[in-house]
Amino acid sequence: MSYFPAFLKLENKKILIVGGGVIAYQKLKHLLDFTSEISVIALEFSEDMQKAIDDNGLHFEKRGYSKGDIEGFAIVIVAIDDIPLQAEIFKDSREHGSLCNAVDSVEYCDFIFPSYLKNDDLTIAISTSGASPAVAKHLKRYLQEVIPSDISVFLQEMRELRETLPKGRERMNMLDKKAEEYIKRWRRR
Ligand SMILES: C[C@@]1(CC(=O)O)c2cc3[nH]c(cc4nc(cc5[nH]c(cc(n2)[C@H]1CCC(=O)O)[C@@](C)(CC(=O)O)[C@@H]5CCC(=O)O)C(CC(=O)O)=C4CCC(=O)O)c(CCC(=O)O)c3CC(=O)O
Ligand SMILES: NC(=O)C1=CN([C@@H]2O[C@H](COP(=O)(O)OP(=O)(O)OC[C@H]3O[C@@H](n4cnc5c(N)ncnc54)[C@H](O)[C@@H]3O)[C@@H](O)[C@H]2O)C=CC1
Repeated sequence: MSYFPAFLKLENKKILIVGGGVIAYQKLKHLLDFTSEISVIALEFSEDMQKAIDDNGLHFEKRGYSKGDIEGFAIVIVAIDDIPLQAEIFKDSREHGSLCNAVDSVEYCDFIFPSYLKNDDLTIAISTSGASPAVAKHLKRYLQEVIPSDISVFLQEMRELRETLPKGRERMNMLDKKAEEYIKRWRRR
């Protein structure tokens, strides 16, 4: 099964993370690059997790998950080591129309976390459709090395051109040519 790649706007979308261990922290760190509308429920929180919660002023509750906790959350991340409870939370997410990501079970995922790199306006996300998260991570590291660090400056220049020049064929051709030349210069470096 492959997944449709899309970039979600998280504004006004509340996210619930269930779990406070190693993997919950990994997912939280990634989410914090994009939003802080995040609440966390877990029986126990690791030190890293508690620090990230405090540093970002996130709402948290130290207790077990109970049915209905999902209400009002657009997205739920299930990062617990309890497979039957993962299935239950997935079922709750069907009732509440929330998108579910269960870190242990692809069958309970409406979406999966990609490996990604972010450099201002540039975001590159990589998925292996669950085949090998390790390959996704190492491919990202390789891309981090080969993508020029000045790409965000070039993107800013392109954004300004798009905002100042009138729409139309002439602008389209000019922007396309500039983009093509930038990539060619990079490949010659
Ligand atoms: C399906 C998915 C669901 C989801 O989590 O959304 C999922 C599931 C599982 N991961 C497992 C293992 C590992 N995951 C990582 C790392 C990452 N995992 C991420 C995503 C995803 N992991 C989604 C698919 C993404 C895709 O491939 O398209 C990344 C990319 C993004 C992120 O986590 O934010 C992040 C790299 C971040 C970065 O640095 O860029 C490593 C390596 C490491 O930790 O260094 C290992 C060990 C090596 C290995 O197994 O490959 C296990 C087995 C657990 C076990 O064996 O007990 C399961 C469950 C299963 O497969 O059943
Ligand atoms: N998707 C991924 O990238 C990966 C997923 N995993 C899987 O992720 C799962 C979690 O792993 P870790 O974070 O390392 O485990 P962990 O033991 O560090 O954390 C588990 C967390 O779940 C919480 N929890 C357990 N039952 C709960 C309940 N009823 N209500 C609320 N919270 C509850 C615990 O308090 C703890 O905070 C494991 O099953 C593991 O196989 C592991 C590696 C990578």
